[in-house]
Amino acid sequence: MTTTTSTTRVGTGLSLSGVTLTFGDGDDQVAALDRVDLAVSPGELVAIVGPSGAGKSSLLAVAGGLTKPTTGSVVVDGIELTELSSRALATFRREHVGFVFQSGNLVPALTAIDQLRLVEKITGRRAATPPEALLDAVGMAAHADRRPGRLSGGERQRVGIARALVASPSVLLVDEPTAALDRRRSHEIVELLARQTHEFSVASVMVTHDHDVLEHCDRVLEMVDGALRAL
Ligand SMILES: Nc1ncnc2c1ncn2[C@@H]1O[C@H](COP(=O)(O)OP(=O)(O)OP(=O)(O)O)[C@@H](O)[C@H]1O
Repeated sequence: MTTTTSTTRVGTGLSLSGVTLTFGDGDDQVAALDRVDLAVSPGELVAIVGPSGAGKSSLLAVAGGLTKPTTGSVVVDGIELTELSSRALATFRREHVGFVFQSGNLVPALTAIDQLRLVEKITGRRAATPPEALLDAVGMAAHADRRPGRLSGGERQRVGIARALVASPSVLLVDEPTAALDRRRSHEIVELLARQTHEFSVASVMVTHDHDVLEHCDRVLEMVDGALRAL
């Protein structure tokens, strides 16, 4: 039997200062991120828009400790990510960061509820809000026993959001959550993200091309050539 402990974390949000991410060298050098400063408070949903290649995915990767910036500081819950080893970063991500990807990225063989229970098993931690309650919160309680193949795109995305919240993350990083959805479902998903962000006091950053859903976000920033500015 796996021993699990239940914890509720009070996060202090996400802060990036002077973050630069450079790929290549010499004439081929690309600054994917150019002196980015960004502070996201617990309970705040920030949207990042901008053209293709502007650096939006790079920003999420650096904010979530998946990629080390070339220069600058990334702090989550008072922890400076740039000083952590790869191993410590992996643990940090499991405990502090929730990721939501375009298609939900669910495990095909698992039912909706088991997608969430798997996270508890991996982290060895019981969710502060039980998986059943999280599925209910995203309107998926009735489909708890369905596998992804029998869910619509919007439903998969809902399960993906619930799963990202299992570990009580301080930071939620969301990449194009509405890319595969029609207009109505897109609004529902981003409204849901905003609600969960506020309810669970998560510092959330969502990258999107969908200007239609920005009304649900607390703040909108634009990324152009690796630099962030208010829209
Ligand atoms: N591993 C890499 N090696 C070299 N260049 C890279 C790498 N990853 C990203 N880049 C470059 O960094 C810049 C920013 O890329 P990024 O994927 O962050 O943009 P994006 O805004 O997310 O784009 P999209 O909206 O198309 O997903 C681009 O010029 C891209 O070509």
